[in-house]
Amino acid sequence: MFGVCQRRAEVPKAALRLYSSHRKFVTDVLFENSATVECASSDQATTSGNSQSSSCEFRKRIKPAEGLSWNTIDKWKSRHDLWPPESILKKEASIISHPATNTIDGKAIAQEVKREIAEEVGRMRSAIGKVPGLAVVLVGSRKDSETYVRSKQRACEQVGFNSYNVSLPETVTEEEIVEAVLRFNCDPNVHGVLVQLPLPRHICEERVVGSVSIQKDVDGFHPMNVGRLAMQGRAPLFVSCTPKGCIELLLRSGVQIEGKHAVVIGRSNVVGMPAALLLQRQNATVTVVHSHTPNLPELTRNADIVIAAAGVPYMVQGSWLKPGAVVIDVGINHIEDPDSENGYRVVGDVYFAEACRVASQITPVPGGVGPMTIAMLLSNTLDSAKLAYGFFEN
Ligand SMILES: Nc1nc2c(c(=O)[nH]1)N[C@@H](CN(C=O)c1ccc(C(=O)N[C@@H](CCC(=O)O)C(=O)O)cc1)CN2
Repeated sequence: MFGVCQRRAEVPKAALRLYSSHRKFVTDVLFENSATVECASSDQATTSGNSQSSSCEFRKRIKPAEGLSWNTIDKWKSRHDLWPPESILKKEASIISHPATNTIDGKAIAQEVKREIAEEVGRMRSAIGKVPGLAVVLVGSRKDSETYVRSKQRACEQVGFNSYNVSLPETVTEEEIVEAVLRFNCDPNVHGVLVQLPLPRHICEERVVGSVSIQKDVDGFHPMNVGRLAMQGRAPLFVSCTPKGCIELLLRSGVQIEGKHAVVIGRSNVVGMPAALLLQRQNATVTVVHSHTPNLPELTRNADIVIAAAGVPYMVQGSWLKPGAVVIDVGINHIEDPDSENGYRVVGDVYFAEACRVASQITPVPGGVGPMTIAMLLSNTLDSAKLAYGFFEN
């Protein structure tokens, strides 16, 4: 049985006029959502009066932070008060003039986690002649998804897992994706099953995610696992990898969470909401802020720990932080950069160059939370295999 299917709401294919100094971001989001974006010339501007050129050159794509749907990003678009000044988007402004010594090195910590997993896999192989298996279903040919799936395959090889991959065309039906998932659900050599997100628009993500066996839901996206995470006295079998990675980064960096005030920016199902629940489980007092929250900088200034998962490039500036706060940046936004090979560079939701002067510890983008997402996926898959084989070390 599958739950009621709620399809992603789509931005209507309407002509939209956007007026703001940051309309590049806004228009790009809508462009991705297949809305027809009409760029207004300055003499047409009626709202902010901040309008720039009428050309559509700026229609470059800015992708949302990982785990965030276009819909979620869309909700932030009207918060003109939260967009960083245009100058911040310029490359020179993002280069820090001193080495940031307070960086939490997500790449190094992910390597450490993978080393530990590889050792456990070695012991499992010696003891029972079995290793964990991870199955990934990829739909369509999004370049970023293909890259992440390749990274998952590579990570499996590094730690000694078996990996199983199915690639389905963009035009596949929901039924065919579910069939692929069900086959892996039944395969005893597979301990983790995931469908790479996002899915094409015609596919109901809720139904596909709900078809993954709860015992193999190493992404932790199944409503049963999410529900258990939200309940006192219940434990999910798996917690989604990005928020789990945030907590692991804090713990492995010696950050005390218990008794601290944490602010989570964003309330998405896959990052903001589970991150807030995990912080509460670590006995932090948690405030969740979102696109409808007034006085956002005032609230973040009260936080000992800030987790930024809004999908708005450079939103969190130095002045938003309490001196000594710990900052975890979940944002993975691609912004245009003519100097780079592919025309884009990856930036977070935090304006690192400023924030690193105020924070006591801070994650960079890239090289912060991102690598931990895959490390936590391996960790969940190992846990699943241990459960399946009843393999527990003393
Ligand atoms: N089924 C899932 N789909 C998606 C998930 C997920 O956890 N499960 N998360 C993201 C994509 N993702 C893994 O799948 C992922 C994203 C980013 C990184 C990463 O290491 N990022 C680098 C920067 C990458 C870049 O240059 O673009 C970093 O932050 O250093 C790893 C995994 C959405 N889909």
